[in-house]
Amino acid sequence: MTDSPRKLCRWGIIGLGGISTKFATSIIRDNQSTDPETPKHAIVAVGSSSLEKAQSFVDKIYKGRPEPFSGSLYGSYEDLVADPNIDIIYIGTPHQRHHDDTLLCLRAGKHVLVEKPFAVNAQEAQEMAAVAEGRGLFLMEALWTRYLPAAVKVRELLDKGILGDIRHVVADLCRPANTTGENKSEKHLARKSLPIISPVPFNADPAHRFLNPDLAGGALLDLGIYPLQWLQFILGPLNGDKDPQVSAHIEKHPLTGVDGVTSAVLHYTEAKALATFTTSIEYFGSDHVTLYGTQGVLRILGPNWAPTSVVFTSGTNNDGKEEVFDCSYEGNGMRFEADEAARCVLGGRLESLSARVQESVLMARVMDGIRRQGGVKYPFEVEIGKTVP
Ligand SMILES: NC(=O)C1=CN([C@@H]2O[C@H](COP(=O)(O)OP(=O)(O)OC[C@H]3O[C@@H](n4cnc5c(N)ncnc54)[C@H](OP(=O)(O)O)[C@@H]3O)[C@@H](O)[C@H]2O)C=CC1
Ligand SMILES: O=C1OC[C@@H](O)[C@H](O)[C@H]1O
Repeated sequence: MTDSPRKLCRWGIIGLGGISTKFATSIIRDNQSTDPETPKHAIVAVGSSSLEKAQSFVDKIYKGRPEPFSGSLYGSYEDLVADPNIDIIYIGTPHQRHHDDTLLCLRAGKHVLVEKPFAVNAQEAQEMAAVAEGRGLFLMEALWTRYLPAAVKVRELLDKGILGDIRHVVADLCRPANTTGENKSEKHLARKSLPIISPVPFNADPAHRFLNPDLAGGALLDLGIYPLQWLQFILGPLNGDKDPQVSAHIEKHPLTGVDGVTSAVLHYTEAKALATFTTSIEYFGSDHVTLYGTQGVLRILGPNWAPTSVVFTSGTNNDGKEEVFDCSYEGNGMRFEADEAARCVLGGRLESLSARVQESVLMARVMDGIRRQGGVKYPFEVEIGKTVP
C-alpha cells in the first residue's frame, strides 16, 4: 500500500512589505509539518504596487533556494486576484487596507488569510464576515500566536482544568515605536500632511504605519490585539461568546494623536472573571500573560505575540510546585498559521475553530469601545467605529 501524496496549498500574497517577507520565508523555508493531513505550501503568485517590487520580493525570498520561483508576478492586486491558480491569498497590507483588500479577494472568489488586526473597526469587520459567508469562502485573521506550540499547550492545560476557576488574567504588550531605530519596518510617506502635536523624545516617524492615523496607527490595533486575543482565547469560551464589558483609558501619542498608551479592564460577566491589559508604543514594558486561578497561576512567557514557554505554579498560595513547559520552535513561527489555513481551505472548512470570524468581529467591537472611551478616531472614520461609506 502506498501513502497518498500530501496536498499542495497554492498561495497568492499581496502587500509585499515586512510581514509578507516573514510569512513567505516561513512557508517555503522553515521546517515544514510532517503531519500527512497538513498540506505543503507553494507560493504561486505575488502582487505588489509595482512589478519591479514583486520581482525583488521573490529574488529576496528565493535567494539560495534549490528551486527558483516559478509562479506569477503581478504589478497590481487586481491582476493577482484574477489568477485561477491560487487557492488562498495572504494579505500583508497596513490596517486601513484590510477591509478593501479582503473584499477584493473574496469578490474574486478567493479564500483569505488577512493580517491582524482583522479590520480597523467592527463595521468593516462585519461586512468582511458577511461577504465571506455569503460567498462560502474561508476567511481568517492571521492570529499566528494562536497556532504556536505555547498556545496549544495553554489550551491543553486549561481544558484539563488545572487552574480551577480563572478569576483574573493580565496581559500587557508595550514596545516603543522607534521607527527610525531597530524595529523599523518599511517606511511610507503620508498621503496627507500630519499635525505635529508636540515633539517626542525618541526617533519616531509620523508617517510610519505605527504612528500614522491615516494608516490606523497606534498601540491598540498594532500591539493591543495580541493581549486582547489572549484574553479572548482564555476567557472567551467561558463567556458564552458574549462581549466583555469594557472600561478603558487612552493617553494619546504626542506626535500624531493616535493611541500611545492604552489600558482596559474587561469584565467577562458569564465567566465571572476580570482581565486587564495595557499596550503602548511609547516605552518598553511587560509582555507576558498571567492567569490567576483558584488552584494556581499560569505564566505565558516571552513576547506574547510569540511566547516560548509556559510555567504553571500549582496551589492556592503561589507556593506550590512549579512546572515549566518548553514551547520553543524553529523558524519565525508564521508557518503554523499557514498550516491551519491550508488545512481548512483544502479540507473545505470556512473558518478555523481557533480564530473564528465572529471572534475577530467581536474583538473589533471591543477595540471600537476602547477607542470611543479614549476619544481616538481615525481620519477616514465619520465617527469612531464607522468608516466613511
Ligand atoms: N503577524 C505579525 O507578527 C506582524 C503583523 N504585522 C501586520 O502586517 C501588516 C503590514 O505590516 P508591515 O509588513 O510591517 O508593513 P510594511 O509597511 O512593511 O508593508 C506593507 C505593504 O503593504 C502595501 N501597501 C499598500 N498600501 C499601502 C499604504 N497606503 N501604505 C503602506 N503600504 C501599503 C505595500 O506593499 P506593495 O507595495 O507590495 O503593495 C507595503 O510594502 C499590518 O497589518 C501589521 O499589523 C506587521 C508586523 C508583524
Ligand atoms: O504584529 C506585530 O508584531 C511584531 C511587532 O514588531 C509589530 O509592530 C506588530 O505589527
